[in-house]
Amino acid sequence: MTDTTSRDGLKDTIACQTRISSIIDEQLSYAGYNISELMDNGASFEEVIYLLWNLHLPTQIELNHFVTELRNHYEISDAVEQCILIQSRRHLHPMSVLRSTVSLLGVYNVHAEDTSLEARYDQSIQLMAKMPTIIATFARLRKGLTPIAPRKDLSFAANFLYMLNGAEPDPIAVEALDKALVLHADHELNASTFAARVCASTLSDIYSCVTTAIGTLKGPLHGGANERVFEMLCEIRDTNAQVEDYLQEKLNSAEKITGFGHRVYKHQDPREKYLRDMAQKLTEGTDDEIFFTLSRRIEDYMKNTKGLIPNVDFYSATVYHSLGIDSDIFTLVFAMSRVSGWIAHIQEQQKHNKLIRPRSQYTGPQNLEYLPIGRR
Ligand SMILES: CC(=O)SCCNC(=O)CCNC(=O)[C@H](O)C(C)(C)COP(=O)(O)OP(=O)(O)OC[C@H]1O[C@@H](n2cnc3c(N)ncnc32)[C@H](O)[C@@H]1OP(=O)(O)O
Ligand SMILES: O=C([O-])CC(=O)C(=O)O
Repeated sequence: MTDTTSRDGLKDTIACQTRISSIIDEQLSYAGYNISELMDNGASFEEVIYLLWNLHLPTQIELNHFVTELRNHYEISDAVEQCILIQSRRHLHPMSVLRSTVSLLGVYNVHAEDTSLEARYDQSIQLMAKMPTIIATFARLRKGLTPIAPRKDLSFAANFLYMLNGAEPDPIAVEALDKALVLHADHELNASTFAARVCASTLSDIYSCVTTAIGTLKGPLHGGANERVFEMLCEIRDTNAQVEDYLQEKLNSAEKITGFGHRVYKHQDPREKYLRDMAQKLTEGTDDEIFFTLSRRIEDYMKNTKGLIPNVDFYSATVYHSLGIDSDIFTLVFAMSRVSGWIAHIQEQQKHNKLIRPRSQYTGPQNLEYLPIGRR
């Protein structure tokens, strides 16, 4: 047996082979396309989903067909909407609502247990297409607002903003969200994707795998960090704290500063510069500019004192806020993008499957004597 326990948290351990995405020399690529190549040439989120699922970019005909398929599945059933309504009245974190509702999609899909290739593709399209509708429906219902039906004439990003706000989306906001979705779509073997692959390796169904992944993304050390970043920005703004004093106090008490540090990137997260630029453009001259200004100061301090870099969750918080998204919905928007990567990984895992079942090193006592209950 190879002992990897010295490498805490499976750090630097290769746990699977993939053709979906890679991080090589701190450069992120999707199926061989560097993220900057996709971003700088304006690849749409729909093209990126297609790329992750097919490992090649679509032709115009393929993209048109794919986009139509997605749009045909934007709607959720009345039964699912009812379940969201019930959950919106309870004090649940929105990620818990998303997790349970995705699970419910499986309950209401009569073909959920069908593992044929066609059924799996249909399940994938349905899951992908319905995530924004679930999120926007929940976000409105919990405020006592009527859900807005999706519009098939709108892109994935535009339709989400439309369903969320009930107004024709601003093209600048649509472009920003589309880019943020592209940047979050996949990321090699991050914790939620690994969790999805472990579940997939038991040959479980796609709803179970995605539910597993959502539960894993929710944690504050992973996707849940973006919400905490915004809480920190608000706390600094509202208490008029000096950024440097605020951070140093936390660091002195060995607290982690959310939005900083990364298991793989040590010099720069290649997605961060795009999100930083977006945050700057979206907030310039608005009341939200303070969040960008504070973020820059936090970034400088963390780099200079700890050598820590902002991760994808740091500037995305300001981007999402300036798009009118509530902070406890940020991680759901992350999930709405990452589900494209999860699905690609689930399919890849099951295509070349081997049960993922590592070993643990037992560190407790052995050969203990069983004492009858009265003698313990
Ligand atoms: C989409 C994503 O999942 S991106 C990550 C989102 N998560 C966060 O932003 C939460 C804050 N960050 C962290 O907790 C960590 O950086 C993680 C979990 C992301 C990565 O953790 P690891 O790879 O285990 O890094 P590790 O903990 O070994 O860090 C190395 C050193 O940097 C320190 N460090 C790492 N991140 C931070 C941070 N955010 N604030 C303060 N110190 C930090 C650690 O304390 C450690 O210091 P030490 O060597 O003196 O003990
Ligand atoms: O890869 C990771 O560990 C976390 C991350 O940045 C992501 O999931 O996008």
